[in-house]
Amino acid sequence: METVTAAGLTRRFGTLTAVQPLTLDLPAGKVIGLVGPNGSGKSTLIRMLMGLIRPSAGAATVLDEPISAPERYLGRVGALVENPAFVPGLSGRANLTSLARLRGLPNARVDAVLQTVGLTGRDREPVKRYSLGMKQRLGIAAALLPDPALLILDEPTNGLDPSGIVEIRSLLAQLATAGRTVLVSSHLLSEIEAICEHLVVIRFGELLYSGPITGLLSAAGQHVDLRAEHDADTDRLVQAIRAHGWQVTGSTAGAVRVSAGAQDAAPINRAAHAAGITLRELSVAQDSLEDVFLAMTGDTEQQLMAARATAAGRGAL
Ligand SMILES: Nc1ncnc2c1ncn2[C@@H]1O[C@H](COP(=O)(O)OP(=O)(O)OP(=O)(O)O)[C@@H](O)[C@H]1O
Repeated sequence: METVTAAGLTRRFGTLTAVQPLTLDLPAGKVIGLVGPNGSGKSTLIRMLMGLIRPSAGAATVLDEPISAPERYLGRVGALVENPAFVPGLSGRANLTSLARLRGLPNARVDAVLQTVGLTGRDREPVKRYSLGMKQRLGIAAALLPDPALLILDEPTNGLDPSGIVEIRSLLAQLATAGRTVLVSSHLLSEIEAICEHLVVIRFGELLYSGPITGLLSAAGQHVDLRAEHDADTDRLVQAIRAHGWQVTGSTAGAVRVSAGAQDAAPINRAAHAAGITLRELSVAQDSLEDVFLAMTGDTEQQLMAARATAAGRGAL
């Protein structure tokens, strides 16, 4: 069963195409990561799925209903899309209770969601005394009130400190139980890759990948990281490596990353030596998913952003 389907779903803002024609199916009952750098169209996609904005073209369904009729499915969707507005002077519990009452939900849901997000015990304190992480958990609690089949969280870790990120991450991993689908967006893959079974990757409105995370991992190879004794030798090291037919996938002052495996380590060392460069570091590592994406785009994120800014300046998007 699919939770979300999209066919040619597109959204333009003036000359900018924030979401390019997008076709995908998102499976039910999984944690799905929606990943892309800032400005990639994640929020725009989520807002279309929530019926907050209309697509410029194409169609989509959420929980088997068309997004042109959001009233048919929004009762079964919980969302944390913008910073939730809580009354700061009221306790977390009082805020949730009034939200539950507004939506005609039984009070028992308040206890259930407080328990789920781990706020029981702090629930009678005013929200203004909550940390950012606690406020975010309260926002997730509010989204969980209707016991939704689909929970949508737009950048739930944004602005949190590392311990807050860990808290939210472990909470998210528990939320896809009981058949619920969780769609969580982030501009940082590393933040959510551990908890997602399915990944949707968009970059500047374009879908790069939608499928099981395992599919991407199996495409991941190895790389060799090198560091020259002297930073000034970096360019020469890159040339020497390329001259032997290896692909250099990244280089900064002093450090060079080569797409190669363990069997290449000694030959790479010899190639550097032959070019008169002593290495002070040489290590073989498994590609991360981030490496796989960079290989997919063939560009760094900064290069892509610069290209987009230039194109936007020309009004070409
Ligand atoms: N209402 C709007 N009017 C004009 N342009 C918009 C509007 N909303 C979004 N955009 C533009 O659409 C593009 C995609 O924005 P969107 O917020 O969907 O990206 P995002 O991936 O969610 O990024 P972020 O994490 O920064 O929110 C951006 O270039 C943004 O400036």
